[in-house]
Amino acid sequence: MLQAWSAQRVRAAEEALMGELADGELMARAAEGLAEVCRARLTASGGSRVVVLAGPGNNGADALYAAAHLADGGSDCVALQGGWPLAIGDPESWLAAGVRVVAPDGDWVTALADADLVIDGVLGIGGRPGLPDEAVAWVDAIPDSAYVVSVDLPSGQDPAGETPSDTGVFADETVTFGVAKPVHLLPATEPAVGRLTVIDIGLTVQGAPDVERLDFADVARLWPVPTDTDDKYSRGVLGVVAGGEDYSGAAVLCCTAAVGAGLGMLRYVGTPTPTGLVRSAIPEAVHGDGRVQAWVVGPGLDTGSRARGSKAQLDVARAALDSELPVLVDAGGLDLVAGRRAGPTLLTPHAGELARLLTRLEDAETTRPEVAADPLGHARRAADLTGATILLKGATTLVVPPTSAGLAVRSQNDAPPWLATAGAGDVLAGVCGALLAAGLSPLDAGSLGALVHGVAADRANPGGPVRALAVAHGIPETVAHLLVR
Ligand SMILES: NC(=O)C1=CN([C@@H]2O[C@H](COP(=O)(O)OP(=O)(O)OC[C@H]3O[C@@H](n4cnc5c(N)ncnc54)[C@H](OP(=O)(O)O)[C@@H]3O)[C@@H](O)[C@H]2O)[C@@H](O)CC1
Ligand SMILES: Nc1ncnc2c1ncn2[C@@H]1O[C@H](COP(=O)(O)OP(=O)(O)O)[C@@H](O)[C@H]1O
Ligand SMILES: [K+]
Repeated sequence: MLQAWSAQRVRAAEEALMGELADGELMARAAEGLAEVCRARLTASGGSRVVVLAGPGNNGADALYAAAHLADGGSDCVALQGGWPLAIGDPESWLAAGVRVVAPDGDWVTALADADLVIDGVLGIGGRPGLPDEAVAWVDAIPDSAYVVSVDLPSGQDPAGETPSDTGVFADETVTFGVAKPVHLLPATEPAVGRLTVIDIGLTVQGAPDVERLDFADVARLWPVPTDTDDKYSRGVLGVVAGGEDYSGAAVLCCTAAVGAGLGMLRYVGTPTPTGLVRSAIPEAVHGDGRVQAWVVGPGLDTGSRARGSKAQLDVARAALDSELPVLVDAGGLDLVAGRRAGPTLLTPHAGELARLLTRLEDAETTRPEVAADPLGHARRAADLTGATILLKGATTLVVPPTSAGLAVRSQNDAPPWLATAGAGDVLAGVCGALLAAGLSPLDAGSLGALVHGVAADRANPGGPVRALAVAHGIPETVAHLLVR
């Protein structure tokens, strides 16, 4: 599991560690690790010209010390200086190693145009939103051919990872120190991070992390694997209330994924058309209301429908929400969420559905762009309003428990962009629902489900287009693959 701590908590840990070490030792470790990564990338590309974007703080000093190592090793290193002194650390040592400093009025344009590798040391965890003017011009002038390594985080991006910025650096790789920070894992800023490399500098942070990301080893740790003593009921029965006369296919996608994830048994509750489809696609499904360990309510559900069978289906959906059982609520089912319910609850909106849910619950408009501008803040607001865990779907999927639970937010980024296709959400609901039925918490079910769903999308057709049904069919093989790794 990859874990991230806030900048504030990293600083506290850093100060404690610095108290035990010689002056400058921590920065020296960071710079050595950074230089090692840059050296490897230069060797791989055959390049040798390095340009440092040197900011006013310790982030700039890290980059300059790393450049001194690279210059020692024979690279051609140039540091661009803005309208601030390069006073942190020991400037004489960089100059002695052969790092050439280009002043703000010097020819930094040519230096950048020739760069094979750019080290972005403008701002780190001490950065306020936005870049200094000089740095805006530098970033605009970075050639596409240069490999951009950001020090600690892409400068100009929000260290807390809450709000996106178009003007910050978008790195090919980010080299961070000790532990990851929220900026590296959260959806608003992760697209700017590129490949993430964490350098060990001997730093550990006490207490629960702020953000976590499950990896493949966590699948083996958390996935409900049946044993000899299990039977279909002990493994978990999932009830699915999904599909209507308009979106009938959602029921097939959700149920296919749910049985593929390894359920003891599936119960399906639908209107006539999707019921017929489920009968032929999933002969193992049992039809109608009955005893279950968890419910999925909502994929393809039309709560306003007057079609035959709709009222009876809606009655089961409402009874599920009124029960104390674990419930996953998706798509149309979100319109039935009225506030807190008694049992464990996982809501799985995309950004538009989250905006609609908040608008209804708060009786004040929230728009989809507002959710996109602060995904974590809005997911957290919905979690605190409903007491539910919110799984906010997207390229990076967030799973956010209510603040009162005191748990880390999970953030998964396992899917190829090809997964942005109709019906993919119905498949996710089926996988997560199966995990709820097996007894996992909404946080584990949501994050583990998102991981497996994303990997299944990739494995269904690596590097190419996928359709939702192929992802659903690929779930059993993906689970087996992840369990035997
Ligand atoms: N944590 C660790 O374990 C380790 C941390 N290390 C390194 O330390 C880095 C943090 O260093 P840091 O505290 O000096 O902050 P950093 O981001 O360099 O910038 C602060 C300076 O920038 C300025 N400034 C800020 N925003 C601005 C803006 N928008 N536009 C213009 N100016 C702006 C700000 O000005 P002021 O606020 O004073 O006005 C101040 O002068 C960290 O990211 C990592 O690289 C490693 O060396 C060792 C291990
Ligand atoms: N750019 C993207 N990259 C990777 N996965 C994505 C991207 N956009 C969306 N997804 C994933 O695709 C699925 C889409 O779900 P959803 O929007 O509910 O679709 P539908 O309602 O049609 O089933 C979610 O799991 C989401 O996380
Ligand atoms: K940086």
